[in-house]
Formats: sequence, C-alpha cells, structure tokens
Amino acid sequence: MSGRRIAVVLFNLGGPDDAASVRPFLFNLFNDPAIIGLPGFARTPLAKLISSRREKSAQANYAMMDAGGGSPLKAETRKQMAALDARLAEALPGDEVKSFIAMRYWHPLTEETAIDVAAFGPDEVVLLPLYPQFSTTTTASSLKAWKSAYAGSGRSRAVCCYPRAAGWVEAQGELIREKLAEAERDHPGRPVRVLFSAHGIPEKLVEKGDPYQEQVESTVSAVAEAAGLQDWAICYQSRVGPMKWLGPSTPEAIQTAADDGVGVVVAPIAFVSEHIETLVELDIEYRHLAENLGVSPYLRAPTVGVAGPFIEALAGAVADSLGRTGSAPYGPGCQARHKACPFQAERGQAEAA
Ligand SMILES: C=CC1=C(C)c2cc3[nH]c(cc4nc(cc5[nH]c(cc1n2)c(C)c5CCC(=O)O)C(CCC(=O)O)=C4C)c(C)c3C=C
Ligand SMILES: [Fe+2]
Ligand SMILES: [Fe+2]
Repeated sequence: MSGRRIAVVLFNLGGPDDAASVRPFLFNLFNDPAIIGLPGFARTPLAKLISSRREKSAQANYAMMDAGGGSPLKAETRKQMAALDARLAEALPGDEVKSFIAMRYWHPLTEETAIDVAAFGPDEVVLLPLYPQFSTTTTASSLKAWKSAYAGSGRSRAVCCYPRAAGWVEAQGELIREKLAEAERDHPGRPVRVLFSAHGIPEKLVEKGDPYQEQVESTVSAVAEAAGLQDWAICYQSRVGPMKWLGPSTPEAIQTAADDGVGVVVAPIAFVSEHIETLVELDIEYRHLAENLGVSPYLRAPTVGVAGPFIEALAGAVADSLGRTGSAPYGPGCQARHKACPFQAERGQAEAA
C-alpha cells in the first residue's frame, strides 16, 4: 500500500547542549527508574545528589569536545536522520516519510517530539532505536517514555534491535579493516588485537534478563567473522557507580594487551555515532592509559555514523517493520524472544487473535 504518511522516530539518549545543561541532563538520566531502580521518593533526591556531584567533572569532559561545552550527539543524529530520510524517500516512493529525533534525557525530549509527530498526523509510526542491541536501560526506557507521551494518530510499530543486521555488521567490519590496514602500514608486522568496546551496564540487570550482553556478543561474533579477525576481545566501558558492571572493563582489556605485547584497534560496538564516550573516553582517557602502558599502536575505529550500509540497515528495518519486505534485519536478537522484547507483546496479540 502507498500514499500514507509515515513517521519514523529515532531514539537516542541525548546529551547536553552546553555547560549549563550538563547538570539537568544528568539529573534526568539518574532520575530514570530504568537507570536507578528505586522508588521515586528515594531515586529523585539521589539523582539530585549524583548530578550535582558529577556536574564539574562531566562539564570538564564535555568541554574537551568541539561542541560548545555540550555533546555533538544531537548534530550527529541529525546527519543520520537526513541520510535515512533521503534513503527512505527512494525506498518508499509513494509514501510521505518523515523522520524525527526523540532523545531520552535532553532536547529534543521524547515529550516534545511526540507533539511534533502528532502534528504530522501519521498513518504509521515506526519507532527506531539508535541502539543496535536491546537493553532495558536504553531501548526499553525510550519506548516506555514514548508510549506514555504519544497521543497522536497512526499504527505504531517498534523495531526492537538489530544486533546482526547485515548493513550494520558490514559497516563495522569495513571501518575496522581500514584501521587494521593503517596499523599494518605504520607498524608493519606488529600484532594488533581488536578490542570491541561496548557501553557497560550493571551485571545485576543481565541476571534479571536484560539481553544486552548476549546481543553485544552476537554483534561481535558477526563482525569478527565478516572482517576475518584473528585476535579480538570484548570489553565494557563507561562504568558509573558502585555496582558490579559487565567486564572486563576496557582499561582492563588494554592492560591485558600490554601484558601480551600487542597493539590495539578499539572498535565501539554499541554506539552508532560520535559523542563523549568515544571522543573523550576512548580517544583521550584510554589513549593516555595505553600510551602509559606502552600499547602501540592505539587506534580507534570510527562509529558507523552515516556509512551507506548502516543507513541501508536502518531503512531495511523501517521497511521490514512496515511489512513491505520479506527481509529480517533484526537478527537472532528478536527470534530469541527475550522477555523485554516489545515484539513479544505484538506476537502475543497476533497469536491470540
Ligand atoms: C549502548 C548505549 C548505552 C547504554 C547501554 C547506556 C547505559 C548507561 N549509561 C549510564 C550513565 C551515563 N551515560 C551517559 C552518557 C551516554 N550514554 C550513552 C549510551 C548508553 N548508555 C550515550 C549515547 C551517552 C551520551 C553521550 C553524550 O555525548 O552526551 C552519561 C553522561 C556522561 C557522563 O557523565 O559520563 C552517564 C552518566 C548508566 C548508569 C547506564 C546503565 C545503567
Ligand atoms: Fe550511558
Ligand atoms: Fe526483540
């Protein structure tokens, strides 16, 4: 069917616009029950305390990027939105397709975007997380916020995850191979390990059924195979707070590389664009650590951004969710029927009907 208005809502975490918005952004993040699983009367004061304690150091980190004291995430996401819109205009020529950005913790906030999407008056709404792997802390939190904010028209469909989508895996593989070629050119014969670095989450969430780690591992095995990698390891970055997070941490993996006498190519495997966790944590903090430990070379593969195969994967996920193609871009994540999958409910409804 064609001639319909289709809204595609791109979900991401969001980042502050400038130094002044760092603290309220952090407050929104720590006040999310998906991040701190306490009741509101305990969580909100704790979120106030953590955001105020973290403000200065976070501001200093945001100031290290060329983004006016804030995060480049919104600008990077806008580029992805423009590329996706162009691709969808070709892929769905009879329809009017328009993409929107809904950030979880800073503007454009989900509630603001819900109003814009309602004003567009869509027949179909495709909810598309910019998180290839599903987590209760990211995708589920965004989908929940959307569900309570959106009161407009249209049939909504959620893309759960796409940990092994062909274009996503291809884009990652190409970027890693380019960095390995650079390592070989500048350090001929030197052994180099690919460190797949994903944002960590607390181990407790995985024990409770969060499929994130499993899906990260699924992405990594697909990329390692596609890129023909010999020496690679998974590690987790960006730990926050006192709980035990997934490991090994990226600094531990860099230490192991030092012990083994190999250089590294660090590949962000759960982020699809550049922001503080890549530009500061990977490019400045961990580079410094690697240099101190004598790990050479230390190279970082860029995030996929607007790479053609990745935008193709997103467009495929949209088309597939609209039932326009027979392709299955999500990979085994969804087929695994994990507990928190939004398709579970849809499937339940379909099976009951
Ligand atoms: C796969 C993506 C992400 C997961 C999973 C995730 C979980 C998670 N994050 C925090 C705490 C923070 N995250 C922060 C920034 C941030 N995190 C992600 C992605 C994931 N987070 C993104 C895209 C960003 C935005 C970066 C930007 O440029 O603004 C921050 C703020 C930065 C800082 O102070 O370090 C915090 C804090 C937790 C606690 C968590 C899971 C429980
Ligand atoms: Fe985070
Ligand atoms: Fe799923």
